[in-house]
Amino acid sequence: MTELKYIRNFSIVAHIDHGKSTLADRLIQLTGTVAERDMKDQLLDAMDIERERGITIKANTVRIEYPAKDGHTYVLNLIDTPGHVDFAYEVSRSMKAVEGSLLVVDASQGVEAQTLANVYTAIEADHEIVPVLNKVDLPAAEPDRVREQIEDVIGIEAHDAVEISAKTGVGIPDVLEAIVTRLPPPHGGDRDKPLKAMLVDSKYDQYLGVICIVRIIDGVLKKGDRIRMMKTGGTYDVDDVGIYRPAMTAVKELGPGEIGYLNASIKQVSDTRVGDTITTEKHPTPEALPGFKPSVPVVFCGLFPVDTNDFDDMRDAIEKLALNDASFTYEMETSAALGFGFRCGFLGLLHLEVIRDRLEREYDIDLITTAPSVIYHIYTRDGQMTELHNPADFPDPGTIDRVEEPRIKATVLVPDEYLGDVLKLCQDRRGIQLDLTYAGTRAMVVYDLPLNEVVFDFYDRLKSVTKGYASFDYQMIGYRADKLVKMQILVNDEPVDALSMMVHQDRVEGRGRAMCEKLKELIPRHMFKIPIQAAIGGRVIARETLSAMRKDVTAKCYGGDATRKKKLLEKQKAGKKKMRQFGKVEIPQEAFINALKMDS
Ligand SMILES: Nc1nc2c(ncn2[C@@H]2O[C@H](COP(=O)(O)OP(=O)(O)OP(=O)(O)O)[C@@H](O)[C@H]2O)c(=O)[nH]1
Repeated sequence: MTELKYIRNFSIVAHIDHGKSTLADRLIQLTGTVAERDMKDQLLDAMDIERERGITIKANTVRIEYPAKDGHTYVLNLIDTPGHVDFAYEVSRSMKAVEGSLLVVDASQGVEAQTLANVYTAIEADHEIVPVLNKVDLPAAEPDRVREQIEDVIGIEAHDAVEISAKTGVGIPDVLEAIVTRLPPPHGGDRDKPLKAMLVDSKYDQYLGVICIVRIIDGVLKKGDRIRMMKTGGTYDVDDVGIYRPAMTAVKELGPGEIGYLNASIKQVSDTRVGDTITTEKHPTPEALPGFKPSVPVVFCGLFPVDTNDFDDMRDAIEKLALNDASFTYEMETSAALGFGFRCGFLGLLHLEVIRDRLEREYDIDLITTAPSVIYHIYTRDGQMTELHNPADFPDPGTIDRVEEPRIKATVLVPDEYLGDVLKLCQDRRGIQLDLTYAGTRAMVVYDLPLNEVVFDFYDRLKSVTKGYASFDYQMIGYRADKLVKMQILVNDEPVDALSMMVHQDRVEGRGRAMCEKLKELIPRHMFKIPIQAAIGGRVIARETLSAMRKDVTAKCYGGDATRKKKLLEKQKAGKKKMRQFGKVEIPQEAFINALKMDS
């Protein structure tokens, strides 16, 4: 039990890649929280995929002990937050559990779109903020310019920003000292009051069941307590309480201001509502904390096993993943072309990719991903509204009054030499410009864009037209009606539902032609001619023909070498596994996603 004045709870906010995880590693290392030999890079990024992609997905927490210059040892609780836009909800969630933030800005890059988005979330949560300029070891670092930029663009004091290199370790002791001297201790907190704790996050552990990360506001949480979740009403006996250092370490109790975990044999993550208030059955607190907004999926797609025999394994895998990730939704779906699969909802495209990768990699299932789609609101002439999650279910156009689509407010920060390309990209995606301002040589553009035009490949395009210099952030702003129709793709005269998509009426021809041309490249030749068509209702708007060819990979083996021939045939068979049969045509898995990537 630590006195409140010796506790500091904080998070690190940054744009992606500005060095948040590396800084967290250094703080842990310098305070000897982990023995030197156990130190791996990016300790907090536990999952393999996080490690490989270098991104942080799940918020994590760690407790550090720091003997400060004033002679006292402080307990520092760090909540690590994800940096990517899809996971913005997690950022705002964990912010509410701490009192301060380190704002990390890469001194060679400066302020980016997510720097702004994340620091505003911190400001909204009433955080004290310490700016940290990272990567000062790089020759391109310009700490003075970035300091000015922080003041101009964000509007916070930055003259005493700490200059560091999380890579070499320079300046890390100054960061620790700044945490202690410039961030406030937990506000209030009374040990003698009934337990009031915030459920900050929860995750599923194969052996322990659900683990809850909690921040104690008042009272004390101990092993053996019978707790109640005030919103869901569930009651549980606490088996264990502890802290992450970063390994799980049991402690006798958690007191006011402290952050740690509890384990109470809770079966599913969905039984724990993040933002819920935890209290005890015996002496409940009279008032709950204001809860957090639940996260809602915004992008949907179908996931089907390439091999229909994998369906049961896939269901198991999806159920397990959902246990661990309450923001991911799924329901069973059947498709004439693809058989049994699932319609899944995600927070964004990155979230979709992460889940798909995990299914393929951790559970070894080859998947077909259908066109990602947003949720459309379909108003029929009789005044009813239905949500359309899957373009394949689009109703008879004769019954429809109007179709509304979700729109976003997108903020892009970009060096002004690329501004023209960014404006063109946003314009091509049916964007409406809302604002354009300059901060030094960087422009900040704000657009109102249809989410549908962003889900496929907007980030990729933005990165490529700006050579990686643009940054991007968005928020949903609501629904608006537009002229939207369903475009179908027919391969060898068979409609392929998985390639159906919603398109703006003014763009159907261009989009249809591009799809047919792409598919012509992506579908291998067969022994017969294959027409590829795009159609709206019964009207064909574009058509390509894939000419016939006999594909015989063994032809070049001059007959003699039998092992080589066998190897080639095996290779061809393996290649086939990733294909699906549509009527008489085999379509490779990549075609489903690649066909949807647009060139502008
Ligand atoms: N030269 C230099 N590189 C650094 C420094 N700090 C971090 N990096 C590198 O910058 C890259 C991004 O660092 P991360 O710590 O993964 O960035 P992050 O902000 O945690 O990224 P997410 O977790 O994906 O949000 C990595 O390749 C680091 O090695 C630094 O001080 N100097």
